[in-house]
Amino acid sequence: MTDNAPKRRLIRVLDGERLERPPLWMMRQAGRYLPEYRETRAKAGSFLNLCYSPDLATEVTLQPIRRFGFDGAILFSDILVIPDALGQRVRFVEGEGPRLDPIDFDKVEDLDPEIVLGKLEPVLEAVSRIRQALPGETTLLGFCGAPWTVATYMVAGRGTPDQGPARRAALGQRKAFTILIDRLVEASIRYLVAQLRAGADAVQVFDSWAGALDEEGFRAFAMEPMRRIVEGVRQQVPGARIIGFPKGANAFLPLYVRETGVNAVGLDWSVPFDFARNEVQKAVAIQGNLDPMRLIVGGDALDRGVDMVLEAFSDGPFIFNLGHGITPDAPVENVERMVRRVRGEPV
Ligand SMILES: Cc1c2[nH]c(c1CCC(=O)O)Cc1[nH]c(c(CCC(=O)O)c1C)Cc1[nH]c(c(CCC(=O)O)c1C)Cc1[nH]c(c(C)c1CCC(=O)O)C2
Repeated sequence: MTDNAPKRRLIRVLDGERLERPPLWMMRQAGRYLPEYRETRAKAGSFLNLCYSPDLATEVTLQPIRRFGFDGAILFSDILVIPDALGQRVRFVEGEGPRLDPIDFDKVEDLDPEIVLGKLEPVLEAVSRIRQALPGETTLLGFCGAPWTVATYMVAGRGTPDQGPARRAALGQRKAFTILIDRLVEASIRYLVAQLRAGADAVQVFDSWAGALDEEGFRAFAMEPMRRIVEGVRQQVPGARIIGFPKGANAFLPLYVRETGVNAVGLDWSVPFDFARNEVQKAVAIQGNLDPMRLIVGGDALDRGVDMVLEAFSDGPFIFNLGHGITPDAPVENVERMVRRVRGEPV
């Protein structure tokens, strides 16, 4: 962007402005609910091959922008490329989700954050290609997983319903687990800085399982690592804009916002509107928080959901989004309906 180009809408909100019509994007906006994604995905072979092919990753990042003109494009990748780049091999099993090599807790000290950028070169190449291909007004968001959420997969070797294996390790093997989190903090800082230098305009850190921790755990393994990531990234990229998404953090949100220094916080749909407006939005921009189920059901349930979110947050800095990722079974027509309603266009 040249110096005299207008500031992008999403960036204005991250800087604390309130816009008449909120900027809009969706978590997991490039994905299986889109026929064009399924087509590119089939060509790629494995899911990680899609993530590591700059051409294909660029193509799927742009697909939802072409269709819906969202204000934000999110880099197409996955939070599990970090363990993969650290040498803990990751596979995605069709219909079952991710599988990781077992982790050896006696060797966590050997995990080397310095090697991740070598392996993630194709992702950084995708970032600069995407930035070049995007319309000037679209914000490019980079991302990574938060250390705690990435650790839940590294420890269990797969997704689990209650993050039991990681919670058990955090309490029972605290020393080794703390080293693992420290290594992930270092790797995340390097990776986010590299994305910002390659052309990302802002970054989001996904802590999808923050809500599984008790207060001590939340402070030690969700909040403090995020504070260090924000500080570490801004040391190298002064003024870097960073969005935190600590899903399930709920009543911890005001503390999280104060302690971490994020520019905005993503809210899931369990956060009450009044609480978020009074305790969170006075300090930082809010992003969220439509229940993705409303996109599946559509009709009146969707319209009411959109209206409630708009009504709740439009008086302050606000980015319209879902409370978590869109699911593969969401009809594209319902996304169109949501987009038109947020923009105040006739349905
Ligand atoms: C926990 C987590 C993961 N990945 C991610 C998270 C944090 C956010 C969240 O909680 O949703 C983040 C993620 N994953 C993906 C993106 C791409 C950008 C976007 O459009 O938002 C982002 C930001 C693509 C993806 N990541 C994955 C897919 C589907 C795989 C495919 O297309 O074959 C996509 C589009 C795979 C994935 N990746 C992960 C799982 C558990 C799975 C399997 C479950 C599933 O299939 O949905 C780990």
